[in-house]
Formats: sequence, structure tokens, C-alpha cells
Amino acid sequence: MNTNLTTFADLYQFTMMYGYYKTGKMDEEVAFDLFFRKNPFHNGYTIAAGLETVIQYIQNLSFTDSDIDYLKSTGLFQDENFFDYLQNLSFTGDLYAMPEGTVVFPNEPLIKVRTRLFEAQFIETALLTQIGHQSLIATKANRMTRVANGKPILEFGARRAQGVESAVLGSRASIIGGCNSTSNVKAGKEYDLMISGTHAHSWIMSFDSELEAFQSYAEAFPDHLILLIDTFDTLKSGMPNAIKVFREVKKQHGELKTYGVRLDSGDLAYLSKKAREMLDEAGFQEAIIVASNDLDEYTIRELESQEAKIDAYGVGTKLITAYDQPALGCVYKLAAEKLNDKWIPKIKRSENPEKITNPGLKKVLRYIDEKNGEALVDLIMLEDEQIPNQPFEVFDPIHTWKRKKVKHCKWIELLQPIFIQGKLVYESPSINEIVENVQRNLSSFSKEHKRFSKPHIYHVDLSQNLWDMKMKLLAELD
Ligand SMILES: Nc1ncnc2c1ncn2[C@@H]1O[C@H](COP(=O)(O)OP(=O)(O)OP(=O)(O)O)[C@@H](O)[C@H]1O
Ligand SMILES: O=P(O)(O)OC[C@H]1O[C@H](OP(=O)(O)OP(=O)(O)O)[C@H](O)[C@@H]1O
Ligand SMILES: O=C(O)c1cccnc1
Repeated sequence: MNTNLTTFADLYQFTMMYGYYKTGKMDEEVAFDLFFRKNPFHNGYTIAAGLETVIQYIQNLSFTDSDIDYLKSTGLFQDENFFDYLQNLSFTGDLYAMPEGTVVFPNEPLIKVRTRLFEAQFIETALLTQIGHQSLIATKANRMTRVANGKPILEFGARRAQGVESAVLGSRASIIGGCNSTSNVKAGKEYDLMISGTHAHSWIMSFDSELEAFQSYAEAFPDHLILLIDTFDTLKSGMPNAIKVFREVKKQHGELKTYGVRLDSGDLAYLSKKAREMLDEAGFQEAIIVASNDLDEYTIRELESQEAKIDAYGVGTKLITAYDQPALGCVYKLAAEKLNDKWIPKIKRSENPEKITNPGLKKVLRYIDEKNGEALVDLIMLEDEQIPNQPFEVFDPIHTWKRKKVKHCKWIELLQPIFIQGKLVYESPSINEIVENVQRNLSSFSKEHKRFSKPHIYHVDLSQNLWDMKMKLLAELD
């Protein structure tokens, strides 16, 4: 959302900035990488989202007088000159990112930042929050659309989201992941998303009878008439009343445009089949059946396997809250520091080899088999490394004996320039282009990688040079 989020940072960013200012380190140039360590929901991949709001955040970076007054009032920062630096803060460096809709994997930088330590440290939390949340929801939505056999998924989550901003940005991310529309009007307005919806139980309850409620709705929306039929009794009351109203509208208007029913309780497979029979018998073969009620990808898959006669799924809580995994766990790590005009790679060690960071300035290449169009490996390389001639061998960075040959592949560089020397150089794609990007990206991955459970693990490898550098730095720590 297009608001000034400048103070959206953890206190420790301010205290570190103050420390950098006091020690004279604030202008040192550094490189940070943003990445995550594990695909969410046991999925085989993650859909990148959130760059658009990161761009807005960076463009709007500017402390207001009241922000400064507040920081002064904390009494934490004794040296008043620090506030002058804050007042003049803007992003002056380079930022590269994987575009929204890119299929991404653990440990590869989704964003790399290169700028003054003062700025790079400051933007950490805002970047993590935005990329982590939106990528998580886009991936959850993508899982749901994958099992729905092409049937539209309508995002209904606004009322269940953890806050207003999560609802709006979650709606956008859901559309990126593959949902057809959102019920969230603010998200629709702000991000040019398709909006759709039906009506609530309270609409029915506010009339003397269900029939009167349906008739009144039909009068207001004869061309978009999806009636919620489970308020009293789905098959005995809701369905017969809906059919009666469809007949009346047809008689009055000569035709029905978008029309149908919504089921929101009970056995959705059974009820959808019965509802379909009743609609077809009454001559309303074009009527659609929407189902909602606590749906997620597992229930949708279950309903599809029961051959439920459902034409569209409405999904709220479990999508907008990423119910089974509420955080992606993105991290932002220092990768290099410039000293005397020379980049010095930095590493963080961990007992867990998978948590040891990848040092240095890096680029990420995706190798795609020219014959079958399938992605073979993502290779994280040092930025100034030559692209290797094919064939060449890649290896798993932990289990180094696992090797494979890269040959007859084209490659694409995944990190795109977004800001260069503080200037926005990226033209943001439209939401439809982002959705197309997801489809284009996914078409490079095999069914095994896209499998719903226990997917084939896609390889993200390090170039020999990067791996050697990592090992050397680790050895130097001892
Ligand atoms: N055929 C089905 N197969 C698998 N899951 C189903 C099927 N039909 C419905 N469900 C799921 O089962 C759960 C039923 O929820 P619950 O037990 O709360 O009943 P309910 O129908 O919502 O009842 P009520 O709203 O009247 O209290 C929901 O999560 C729904 O998505
Ligand atoms: O189940 P979810 O996936 O979270 O989807 C959103 C839910 O929100 C609505 O219920 P609610 O009881 O809030 O309002 P209603 O009276 O319109 O049913 C709707 O009927 C769905 O059941
Ligand atoms: O339009 C709907 O049917 C709707 C919207 C929000 C939540 N539940 C349902």
C-alpha cells in the first residue's frame, strides 16, 4: 500500500545505525542477500511476490518531522547530529531482485542489496516482511489452484486476515499465485485485481423468508445472481427457492447471465451433486455451483477426487493466513563488505551446514534444457565469474558427490536490476503479466517438481569458485 513505512523497522536497526554513525562505519559499502531456507507447505518451489511493495517502500523512504521527534523522545540517541543523517536518508545504492511470479528456491538470493551500511541495514525488516508474507500467500494460492482442475478460486479472506494490510497484500499475492478474483474491494482498487462475490447469510436473515431474500437479490442483480442456499436447508429450501427465482428472472428478462448457487456448509461433494441434478432437471445447466467453508488445498483436492460438481471454490481463512505455515522465514544476511575499494566476502557459520551463508557478490543462473524446456539447475555464481562453457559439471553443495552434467542448456539470469545508484530502473509489470510469468516459469518444471506431496527436490548449486571461496572462509575461521 502506498504509505510511508519509513519507521517500519526493528529498534535494533536504529541502534545499529546509530552505532555505525558513531564508529564512522555508516558509509562503508556492503552487500546483503535476502533468501529463505525451506519451501513452505512441503511444496517443491515458492512463488516470489512482494517486489512491487518493496519498490514503493524504497521510493517513499523519508523520515517525517514527527518520526524524528518520536525517535528523539526515546532518549536512546544522545548525539543530535544522528538525526540529520536520518532526515537525509534515502536509498542511494543498487538493488537486484527476482521479478514477481518467478519460481524460486531455498538459499538463492531473491533480492541482493548493495549500498551504504547505514541504508542496507535499515531496510532489512521491511524487505523481509513484504517478500516473506507475499511469497508465502502466492505459494499457498498456487497450491490451491493446482488441485482445482482449472476451476476458479475466489479469494474470500479479508475478514479472516491478520490485519488490514495483510488482507490487501494477501489478495494481490493470491491473484499472483493463481486465484481468479478477490472479494476485497480495496485490493481490487489499489492493485487492479478482478473482484467478485455473492452475498452473506445475513442478507437472507434480514428478510421474512428465504424466497423473498432471493427475489430481492434477483431484482438488484439479475445478471449476477449467485444465491447462498444453506441458511435453512440446502436441498429442501435453498435449492427449490433458488430454482423458483431463476425461473422468474428468466421469464422476466428472457435470459440469465451469470447465475447459480453457493454452498457454505455440509458435505460439499454430496450437496453439489444433488444441487447439480436439481438445476439440470429444471433446465438450468448453465447455473454454476460455488462452494466455500474452511477450504484449503487438501479439501479441494478431496472434493475433486469425489467428483464434486463444484464450478468455483471460495477460500478465505486458510489462504489469507497461510494457515499451516504462517511464516516463510526469510533472512537477510551480509554477504560482502568493501574495504579499500576491494570487496571482502563475509560468511556466517552454523552447526547446521545448510545454515552457513553463501559469501560474496553473486548472480543466479537458471539452466533450462533446450530440448524439453525443463529447468535443470539453478547455479549461484560469483558475480564476476565467466559463464562456463558447456558441458560442465555441477554438484550438490552439501553432498558434493552428487553431480550432474549441464549440456545443451540455455540460461537465464534471475536477478534483475531494480534500483541502480538509487534510481529506479525497473518497469513494473502489470498484474496480468506477473500471473503470466508464474505460468511461464512453472512450465519449465516437471510434474515431479510440482508434485503436491514429497516433491522432487530441485537443485540449487554453487559454482566451483563460490564453493571454494566458502570453504576457504570456513577454514580461516578455525
Ligand atoms: N465431501 C467432503 N469431503 C471432504 N471435506 C469436506 C467435504 N464436505 C465438506 N468438507 C469439509 O468439512 C468441514 C465441515 O465443517 P463443519 O464440521 O464445521 O461442518 P459445517 O458444514 O460447517 O456445519 P455448520 O456450518 O452447519 O456448523 C469443512 O472444512 C468442509 O470444507
Ligand atoms: O471459510 P473460509 O474459507 O474462511 O471463507 C470465508 C467464509 O466467510 C464467510 O462466512 P461468514 O460466517 O463470515 O459469513 P456469512 O454469514 O456470509 O457466511 C463465507 O461464507 C465463508 O464461509
Ligand atoms: O462474496 C462472498 O460470497 C464472500 C465474501 C467474503 C467472505 N465469504 C464470502
